[in-house]
Amino acid sequence: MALAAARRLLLHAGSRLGRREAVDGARRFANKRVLVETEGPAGVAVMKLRNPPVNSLSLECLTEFTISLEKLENDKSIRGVILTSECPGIFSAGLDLLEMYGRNPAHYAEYWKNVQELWLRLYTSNMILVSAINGASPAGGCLLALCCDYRVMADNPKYTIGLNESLLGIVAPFWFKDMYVNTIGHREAERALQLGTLFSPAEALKVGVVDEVVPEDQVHSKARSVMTKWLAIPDHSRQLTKNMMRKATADSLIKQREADIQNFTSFISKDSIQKSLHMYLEKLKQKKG
Ligand SMILES: CCCCC/C=C\C/C=C\CC/C=C/CC(=O)SCCNC(=O)CCNC(=O)[C@H](O)C(C)(C)COP(=O)(O)OP(=O)(O)OC[C@H]1O[C@@H](n2cnc3c(N)ncnc32)[C@H](O)[C@@H]1OP(=O)(O)O
Repeated sequence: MALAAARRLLLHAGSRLGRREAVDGARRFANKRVLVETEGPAGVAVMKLRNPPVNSLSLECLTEFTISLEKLENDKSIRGVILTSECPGIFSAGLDLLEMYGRNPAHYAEYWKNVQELWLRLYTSNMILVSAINGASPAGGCLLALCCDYRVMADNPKYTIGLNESLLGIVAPFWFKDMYVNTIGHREAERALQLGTLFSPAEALKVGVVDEVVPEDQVHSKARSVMTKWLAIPDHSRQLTKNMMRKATADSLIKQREADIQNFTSFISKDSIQKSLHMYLEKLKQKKG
């Protein structure tokens, strides 16, 4: 209930801000953790995640992300979105581990429902989505990129991308797996999921996790030029084609959303899984020295 009220408030506040900040045909609206600007080619919005330090997808961040997407989807003048990050060196650290550790089952269920919601919106969006991956992109960060129609990644070997859940002692749910298989094929996905592989940009390009790798200072301009190419395709034929390619994968979650929430909640609540997450969080802390 509280979340629904927050959502209404944010939608309202966002539209007021959107009007107030209109300058020279460029518009922007912002929630705390997501900034949306319309600039560059007509009909294109740039959506920047800004949840420092690592753009982890906390419940608040997921909610703001979903709302921003909903607003863009409802704006008929917007045909494409470039998804990127405002946090230096990080695209997104994925799902927020603190939402999945040391909480109660009701919280896990609420969190997972919002993860599902964002994924369904992104994956089935009618808009053209291009990701400009300007930093590390593990697990849920990779998931965001995989939802896009085209992925451009910065050529910096420090940045890695992949579904690394198994390294955390957790398991990617079937819909993460399905999208990985759709993108890189069964054999590569099977290997990468079991090993929790985090690919360098060059490896990610080779296996097909990303479509293009460019020098870091060209990620945004390349994403824009890719967008221009995609905008040249009539919306109706592109959208019907996208729907034909993605519907079965989305439907398999839609058919069992409740069961998937139950599975997640009981899995993540297990002592052994909580212990694994604790160890992983400790490892992240120790890394700092
Ligand atoms: C058969 C039964 C099956 C049932 C299955 C049912 C359901 C499925 C069950 C579970 C699936 C759940 C799916 C999860 C997907 C995910 O996304 S999990 C998250 C995975 N993310 C990661 O592994 C990334 C971890 N982070 C990093 O590697 C690094 O932080 C970084 C992103 C590369 C950045 O490095 P950098 O050196 O710049 O920063 P720090 O490491 O110092 O981090 C700064 C600060 O941020 C904290 N932090 C980092 N990542 C996260 C995160 N994902 N969530 C929350 N907090 C994070 C880090 O701990 C530091 O905190 P501080 O010490 O307090 O400053």
